[in-house]
Amino acid sequence: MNPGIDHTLRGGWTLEGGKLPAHALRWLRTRTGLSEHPTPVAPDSVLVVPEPELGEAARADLVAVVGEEHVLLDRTARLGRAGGLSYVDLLRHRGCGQLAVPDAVVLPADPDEVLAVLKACAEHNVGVVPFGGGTSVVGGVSALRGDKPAVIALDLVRLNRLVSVDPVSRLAVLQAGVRAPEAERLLAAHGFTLGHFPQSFERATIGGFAATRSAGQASSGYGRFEDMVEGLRLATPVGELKLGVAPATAAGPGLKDLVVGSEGAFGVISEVTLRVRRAPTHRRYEGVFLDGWDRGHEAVRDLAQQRVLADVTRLSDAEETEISLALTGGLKSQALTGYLRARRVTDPCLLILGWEANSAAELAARRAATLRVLRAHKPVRLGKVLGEAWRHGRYNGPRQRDALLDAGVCVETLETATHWSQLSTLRSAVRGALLRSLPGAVVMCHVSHAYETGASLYFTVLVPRAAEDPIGQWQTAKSAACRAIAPLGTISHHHAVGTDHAPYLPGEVGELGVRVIESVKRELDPTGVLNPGKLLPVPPKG
Ligand SMILES: Cc1cc2nc3c(=O)[nH]c(=O)nc-3n(C[C@H](O)[C@H](O)[C@H](O)COP(=O)(O)OP(=O)(O)OC[C@H]3O[C@@H](n4cnc5c(N)ncnc54)[C@H](O)[C@@H]3O)c2cc1C
Repeated sequence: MNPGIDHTLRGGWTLEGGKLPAHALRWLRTRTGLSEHPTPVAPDSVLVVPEPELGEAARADLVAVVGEEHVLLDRTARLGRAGGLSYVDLLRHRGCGQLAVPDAVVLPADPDEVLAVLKACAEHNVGVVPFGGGTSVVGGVSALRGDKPAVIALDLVRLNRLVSVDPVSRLAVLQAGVRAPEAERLLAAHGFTLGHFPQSFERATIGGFAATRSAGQASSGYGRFEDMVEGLRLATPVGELKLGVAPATAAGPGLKDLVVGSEGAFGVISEVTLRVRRAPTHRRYEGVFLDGWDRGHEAVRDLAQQRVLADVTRLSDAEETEISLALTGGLKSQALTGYLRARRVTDPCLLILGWEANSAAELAARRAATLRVLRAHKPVRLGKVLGEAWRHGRYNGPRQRDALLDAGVCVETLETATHWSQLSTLRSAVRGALLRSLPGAVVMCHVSHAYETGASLYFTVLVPRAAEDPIGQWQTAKSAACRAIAPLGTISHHHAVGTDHAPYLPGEVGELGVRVIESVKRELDPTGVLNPGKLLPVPPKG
């Protein structure tokens, strides 16, 4: 089994929970009017878990494939795979609203068992939710039944092997259930890294990354996860699809791209062949301040278009800069603000730049190229302190979120991307929609994935949680934000579609685009057992 945080832990990121310093809580109370309203994780015993409805014949066939001990019907196992880790999922595990709990958890050992489980489920008309790290924030692992009498969570935790490494071609084959830290550990033994470091790094899996087109914090240097996928194996109820024989191909349309991002609706990814890089020997992370959002995003555009982006390039708007300094800094942040004012930076936007290289010379050359282009945008460079602080705290977000939830805060994120010419319009539209829905909220934004033609926008919202209907409070705001995004950008740059964004997919790819997706699903999953209600809002007609 994978080491690290127990992947069945729901209701929070870690068992220990997070901690907010007293000055951060004071700041939040002043800024948002937050009062004392703690909501600790409810004990699992108060949660409503219906009796499993998996029929005896289906259970017997699943047991025949994976063994008795790998078909789990007990309450704890099922609750541990009931939903993902969005704010709303966490609230549900804290006793608000209703949980969708799978009827059973099935744990196959290898790609052949995955295939056999899918065949058995199709035969018995049982829904299947592929479950990797369970970190979906868009309802991707919600145990919805659709029109099926029962649904299982197909947990890939036992597919935890590095299958092979080809050091000459720089390729590694990893099973789908390998979690990111374990993947890095296995690859490091061969001198390689994947370079995929999303904020969910500690819990998410290789299969989940591929299924959702994930993007890590160092995507400017290492690329998005889809750029790393050379090939894969997809188990479906009608057989196995094996893709990826060459680094590039003109053999028809890209079937690999149909599988990457298919969110468990076309099949279960059992193995992924990945492009790996030599593990870096030299790193440097720095903090730079730019004056105002416009100057900041123009600087990032310039870096992208002149192809000198640092591997990590992350620009916070003034709100996010102010809040991250206030939540971490105390007195030091006041001194910093004074210094920036003296340097005529009135609206400071923090830009984190991180370079990773295999020699001091390579690092120096790449850093110099980035800083040369940046000079035109009048940066105030503050050296390594803020960059290193960011690097050390890069996985703290989810722990902080636990602490904010405990303190009674509605805290959630959402993301999108668009072309440079629309970026500021989109940012204003989403901010406006969120602030109209949640008056008095703190809405912060950053760019963390930049391309020559555009960039992502990632929003974080903090507001006192509504006591009466906390789920409705967020869902109303999220719908308003999605409606603001739809005409200007993509409904998701990296969190995927799941259930939450499914209603917006036709707006993005058109009715014809949806019919293409439906027809692929019908071919690979003729009885519609795979991940009911995800990606496509309603199952396609037979
Ligand atoms: C705190 C937090 C921070 C996050 N930060 C980032 C980030 O920086 N970048 C980013 O891209 N995402 C981020 N996410 C979203 C999430 O981590 C990603 O979507 C991740 O790729 C999901 O991986 P997982 O293994 O947890 O997949 P799961 O959550 O288990 O599944 C996600 C979807 O993929 C399907 N699926 C899972 N495994 C397979 C498989 N083997 N075959 C077929 N389908 C499968 C599931 O059914 C589901 O629809 C974050 C989430 C959280 C909670």
